[in-house]
Amino acid sequence: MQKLFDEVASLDKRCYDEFFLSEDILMEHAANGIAAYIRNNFKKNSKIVIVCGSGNNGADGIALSRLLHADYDVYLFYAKKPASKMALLQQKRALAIGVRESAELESCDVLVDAIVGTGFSGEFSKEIASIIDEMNALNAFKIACDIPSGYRFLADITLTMGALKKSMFLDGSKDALGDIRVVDLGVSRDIYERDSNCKLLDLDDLRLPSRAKKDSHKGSYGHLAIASGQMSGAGIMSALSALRFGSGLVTLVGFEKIEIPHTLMYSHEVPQNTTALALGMGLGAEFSAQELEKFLDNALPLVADADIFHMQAVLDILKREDVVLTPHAKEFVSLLKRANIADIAVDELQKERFKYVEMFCKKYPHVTLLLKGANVIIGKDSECFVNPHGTQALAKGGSGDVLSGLIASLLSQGYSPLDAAMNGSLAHTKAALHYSGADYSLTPDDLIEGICKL
Ligand SMILES: NC(=O)C1=CN([C@@H]2O[C@H](COP(=O)(O)OP(=O)(O)OC[C@H]3O[C@@H](n4cnc5c(N)ncnc54)[C@H](O)[C@@H]3O)[C@@H](O)[C@H]2O)[C@@H](O)CC1
Ligand SMILES: Nc1ncnc2c1ncn2[C@@H]1O[C@H](COP(=O)(O)OP(=O)(O)O)[C@@H](O)[C@H]1O
Ligand SMILES: [K+]
Repeated sequence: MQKLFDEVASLDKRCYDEFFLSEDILMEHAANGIAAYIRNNFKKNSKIVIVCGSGNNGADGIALSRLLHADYDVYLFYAKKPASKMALLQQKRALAIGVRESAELESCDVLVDAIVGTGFSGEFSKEIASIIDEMNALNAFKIACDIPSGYRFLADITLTMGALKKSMFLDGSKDALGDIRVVDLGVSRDIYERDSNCKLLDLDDLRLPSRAKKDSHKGSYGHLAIASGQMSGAGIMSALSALRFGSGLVTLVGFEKIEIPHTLMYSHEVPQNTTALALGMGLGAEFSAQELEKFLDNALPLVADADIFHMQAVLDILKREDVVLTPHAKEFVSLLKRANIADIAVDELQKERFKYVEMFCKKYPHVTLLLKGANVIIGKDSECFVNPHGTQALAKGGSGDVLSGLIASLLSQGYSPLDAAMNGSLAHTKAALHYSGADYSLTPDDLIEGICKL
């Protein structure tokens, strides 16, 4: 698992204070990292345009021009004139060896975005915004230096300095980054980084349910009870996912007469030997307050999803010990309001997803929260994990029902809530990645099928 950081300025500072490196040395390594990538991937004399801003991100770009100048056809274009001490020094060095500055954005083979990095604040002026849009329209290979400027530049690859930043894993950043590589800044990444309570999940972290024990029976693998709601298809999809992911028995609990697949069971109450519960998917108005109370009158581990976040009953659920909540952005906003944490719009949440997950987990440290989205954030107490492996193929009704079924299945098989959330989410995204059809065509049934071959 790679570490994620809120900011890296303190990591840079540690390099100066504790490792006796200078800003110049760090910057030379930053520029060298990009130069090495270009040398490895583009033949000599290719045309490289580096678009620079006024700060040290721009300075990285200007240093890069110096490193490539002899072997490539390099031009600097300033979106904003050099202003920081390092940018001015790098400009002096570059001009001294004859690097060319261009007054307009020219077509090229490789386009490097060094307008702004971590120092971006506020909004772009119209002029800079239109420069970035023009850059995006160029038919060149696009490299972002450190981070794509304002996440408006759309990179083919982001060569990020020192360590991964949390802002790179906001949903709104996902289209801008392209591939991601970390460039070392004069010390190896292990030394540069400190501990972090936020980590990026690898697909290889997935720990599948074990069926190693021969002397076992269906009761050995848990019994999941799922509240079957008004939109009964949602509960059925969760239930089929759970069965596929290893639960020994899966029962839908409800009050309507509905058609269910023959592999599932149906009951009006939570069966005796139940080991985990799932509630909320397609719930609608199916359960009365008393019926809900009865369903929850136990200490079983629970996955809570969907409609429950709009109901007062969610506050009782927050009191339980072993619980995983799986809201999407809109549901999380409703939960934050009900829990008296914040009254915000979805847009505000999307800009500060990490902050609000942290606020929630601080107030409810015993609860595991999985915030769905293009990048899934899983929070528990002071820890957080990001699953960036989902794709837009998952953007379809029912994908979330499959996810809650997978997590509930692992809970029923004895995983801790945090392990169930992490592994359920990884299995969900891995199943989507393995799907061989077109991305628009993935259905919940395909996802469930995909669980067979993880
Ligand atoms: N500090 C260090 O030791 C290192 C810094 N490095 C580079 O330095 C960058 C950070 O440098 P800075 O802290 O100077 O910040 P940036 O260069 O990312 O951004 C600040 C500059 O951008 C301008 N700016 C901010 N918001 C703007 C907006 N809305 N529109 C237009 N211009 C805007 C500011 O006027 C300022 O000049 C990193 O992203 C990285 O690329 C690397 O060289 C590695 C080492
Ligand atoms: N663009 C996307 N990229 C990655 N994952 C996505 C994307 N869109 C949706 N997902 C995932 O698909 C699931 C959708 O869940 P949800 O919105 O609750 O759907 P539903 O309620 O219809 O089942 C979540 O796990 C979410 O993270
Ligand atoms: K940049």
